[in-house]
Amino acid sequence: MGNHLLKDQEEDIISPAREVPSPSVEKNSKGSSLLWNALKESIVKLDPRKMVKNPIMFIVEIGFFISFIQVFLPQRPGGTGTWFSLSVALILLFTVLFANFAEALAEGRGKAQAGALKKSKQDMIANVRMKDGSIRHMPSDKLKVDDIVIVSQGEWIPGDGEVIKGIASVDESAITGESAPVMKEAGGDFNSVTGGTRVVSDSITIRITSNPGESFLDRMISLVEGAERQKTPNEIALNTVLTSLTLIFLFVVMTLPFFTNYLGFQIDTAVLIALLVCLIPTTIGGLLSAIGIAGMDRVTQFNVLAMSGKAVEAAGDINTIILDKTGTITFGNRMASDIIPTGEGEEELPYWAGMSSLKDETPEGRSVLELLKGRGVVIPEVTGGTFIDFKAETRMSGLDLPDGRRVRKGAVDAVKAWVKAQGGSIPADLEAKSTAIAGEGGTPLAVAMDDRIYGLIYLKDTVKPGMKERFEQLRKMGIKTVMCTGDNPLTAATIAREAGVDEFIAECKPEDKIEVIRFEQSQGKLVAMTGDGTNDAPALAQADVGLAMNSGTTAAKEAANMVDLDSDPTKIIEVVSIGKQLLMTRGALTTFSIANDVAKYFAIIPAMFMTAIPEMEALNIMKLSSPVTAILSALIFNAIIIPLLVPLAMKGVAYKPVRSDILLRRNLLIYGIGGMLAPFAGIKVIDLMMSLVI
Ligand SMILES: Nc1ncnc2c1ncn2[C@@H]1O[C@H](COP(=O)(O)OP(=O)(O)OP(=O)(O)O)[C@@H](O)[C@H]1O
Ligand SMILES: [K+]
Ligand SMILES: [Mg+2]
Repeated sequence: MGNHLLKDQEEDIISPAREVPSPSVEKNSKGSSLLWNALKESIVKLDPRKMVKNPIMFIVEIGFFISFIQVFLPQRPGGTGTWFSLSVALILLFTVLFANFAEALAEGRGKAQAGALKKSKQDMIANVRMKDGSIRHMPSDKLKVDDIVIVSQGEWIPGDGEVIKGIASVDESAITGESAPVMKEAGGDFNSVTGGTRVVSDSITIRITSNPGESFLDRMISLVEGAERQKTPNEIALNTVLTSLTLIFLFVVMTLPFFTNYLGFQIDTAVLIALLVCLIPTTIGGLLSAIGIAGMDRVTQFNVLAMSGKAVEAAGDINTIILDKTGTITFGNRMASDIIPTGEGEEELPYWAGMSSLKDETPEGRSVLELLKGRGVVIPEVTGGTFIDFKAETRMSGLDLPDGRRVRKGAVDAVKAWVKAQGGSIPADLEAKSTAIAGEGGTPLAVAMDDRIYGLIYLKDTVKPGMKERFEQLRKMGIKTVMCTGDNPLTAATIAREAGVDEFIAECKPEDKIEVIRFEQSQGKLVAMTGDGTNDAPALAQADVGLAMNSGTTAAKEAANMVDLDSDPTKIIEVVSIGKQLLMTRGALTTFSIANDVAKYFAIIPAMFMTAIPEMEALNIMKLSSPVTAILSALIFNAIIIPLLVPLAMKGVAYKPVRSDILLRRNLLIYGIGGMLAPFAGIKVIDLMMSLVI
């Protein structure tokens, strides 16, 4: 009976009608609800316990409270009066609301996305294989590390894991948004599966690798939701500077009454508050967190998951990028295109080439069998014996036959060393023939049986189109590219030249990549690298920005601080651009904000003193209509500049790949001078409008 219930649920869960939520948020239909939610959020965020985390805006909020209280206090004869205090209070309230709105809007997209992801996390029933071999149905949230589950066609994968048996195509669109199914198979770099994805054909046995609440989907949800968002070191540093500046202004403004009292006139509290708010960097204070959130969000929209804002910022400061050759710079579908005998190997080469690839499940291995099949070569099945998997460390693969004979194919130097170790000799024409292949950018694989080399397999690969232009862009940004490949130096050199990378390292073992990264870091450089294999994991962890492919192994994904859901290694280039744009946006708006405040000073200071010291009129260079309108205009401008800059904060400033010092100069010019001039125009216009009304 109970079992029956489970069965029903199970059918319900795997019904194909279930809508697959896509992580990419629909643009327009959700647009208005995003705005509406942000508006509501900006009021919720007024809670002083929340506001205190943003000291600049907290001071503005306190300013609001004090000036609001002023409204109900007896007014000083000849002072600015009740209406002025009320106006100041209202403008300050809006200033805070605008800042909250900016942050809420930036957070909104992630929240909507998290909502969509949560849908794909709903409870599933897992078919758990017990120790005695029986199958038990269990809710997915009870699964623990090392549980073994079986997932068949049409069923949802109940948790993160590694395929330990079978091969299946899996629809990962719930996570990646990409509808084409991907192959997952036991062994190798494509064995990791993610909970919440669906098996569309065949059946696989999975070993669960994450405990409840710690899955990739869980992490992804809390990331896009911003629950885990921590301020980055850069952001904290900037915040500290801005807060210090604010405290200095607070001190200056609070001591001002002592001087004016001495001079024999009084300034109203509301005026002092207005002055303070105009001077402190409210614009950047209001937009800072929105800029950070939006930067991470841009990365997410690009289908890259950044584990921290720090990773995105680090991407913006990268000096060196380590890329591998096969699959990153080249298409990576390295296909056997020819076999070339060496020495006396003519007759036997096809047979041994086939034998060495019989159980080689890599694309290279399969392509050798394809080539031979096309040429009518028949390779007999072998029972017994030991298959030698390809390993990046040995750079060989092959087969130990039941009769004791051993067949290998692999990188030419590796096979040469293997043959020599058995006392064999190297065919005289091997060198010239492998050099010829490498000179064309191909990869030569030598084929050997015991102590004899029979010839070469020509693996062809092509450089992806547009690589030269991409590397050229990186060079303009001042970023060095280093290609690390397991391939031989000549092939590496040819591909490096064709693709236009700055440097290359050939015959690179996985541990060499770490060395390269450490070396660059020891020179004070920030290094990015992409990878997907378990053997890339240490290097991904060592790099300042490690971008793992979603198709890659769990180890790689856990070591990296970014995961590309589309598994496109060249995306590191865009991630760098987004990081740079984030840093630039923050810099530009900080410059703008501070320049702005300096300009406001000229509007508000003369106005403050004009009533008491008529000679101050000379300083009223902006010819504002009255002291009251001057102060209020400055304050209104100070408030509305925040929402006006929200689009820029969210979208980021325009970015072109040029050297950072040139960019810096240009931005200082635009945002510094722009920031100085904007308030003059803005305040003048608001003052004119007010003088018409009042
Ligand atoms: N299936 C295979 N069997 C035998 N040898 C192989 C096989 N695949 C590759 N090799 C050899 O091992 C070398 C290293 O392979 P590996 O995949 O680690 O590096 P790579 O693909 O050449 O370079 P990259 O690091 O750029 O991906 C290859 O250059 C090739 O000579
Ligand atoms: K300000
Ligand atoms: Mg490789």
